[in-house]
Amino acid sequence: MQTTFAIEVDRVSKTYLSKRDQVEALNPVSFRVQSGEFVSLVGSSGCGKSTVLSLIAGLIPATSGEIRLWGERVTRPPRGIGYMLQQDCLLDWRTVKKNILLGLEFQGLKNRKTIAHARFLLRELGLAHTSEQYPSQLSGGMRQRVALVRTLALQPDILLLDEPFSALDYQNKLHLEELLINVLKKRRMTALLVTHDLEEALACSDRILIMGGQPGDIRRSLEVPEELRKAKPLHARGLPSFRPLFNEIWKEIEKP
Ligand SMILES: Nc1ncnc2c1ncn2[C@@H]1O[C@H](COP(=O)(O)OP(=O)(O)OP(=O)(O)O)[C@@H](O)[C@H]1O
Repeated sequence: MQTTFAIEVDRVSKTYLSKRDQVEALNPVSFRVQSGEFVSLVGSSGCGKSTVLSLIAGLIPATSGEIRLWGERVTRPPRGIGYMLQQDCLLDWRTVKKNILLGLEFQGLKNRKTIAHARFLLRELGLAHTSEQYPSQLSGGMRQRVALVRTLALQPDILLLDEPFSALDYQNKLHLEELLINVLKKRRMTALLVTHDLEEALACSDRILIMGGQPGDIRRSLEVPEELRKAKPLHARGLPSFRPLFNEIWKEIEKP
């Protein structure tokens, strides 16, 4: 039987064109992500990690090649995708509750059922008491949790995460990593995470794609061993296989 992958990136290249010049951002890259898999994209600055996410989200067109989600070719922003960035992008004049409902309003999905689900997520992520507060009254970690709830309220099948926790302190980062993994596993969601933090990639994902070069391409795909995948992010960092793998990825990224 043929497997339908959640994400298929098939010989995709990207050249950004402007009036004055052109930037070759991606050599043709190909990779696939299985349904329910959590894959991290790591690599040196400028190798095209965010470009890959924008292409998958249908925000920019590929120069060549094809992207398919559940077998369907991406030609514009598809439904069923959640996109979370480093900036929480919360609107300061709306309460937490109203910020969370914003995505549902935009997509015409706001109804009694989806509102109840958003309220459930607020409780699940420990934010119920903040629902009538404004973003300025929250800590950085809480704001990012609100952004996560807003994304999850759309009940996406695929979550695209571009450095979502990079502005957080270590403790908040670990806490959110754990929340995220629990939510993903519970809902069997597929996730693609761009991160500069190799520890985060190793502690959270099932597989790591190492990118490099400019224009960038994929140098290696590395399965995260089961002992790390089963552990909580904090504990994974202390396991015997963690450091050697960290060093191996680091060396690969450092290669010219
Ligand atoms: N809108 C754009 N117009 C022109 N060039 C762009 C645009 N966006 C990205 N680039 C260029 O494409 C290349 C890849 O950028 P991209 O942001 O995808 O890399 P990245 O690996 O995510 O980088 P970082 O880790 O620093 O965030 C870079 O050379 C960048 O300058």
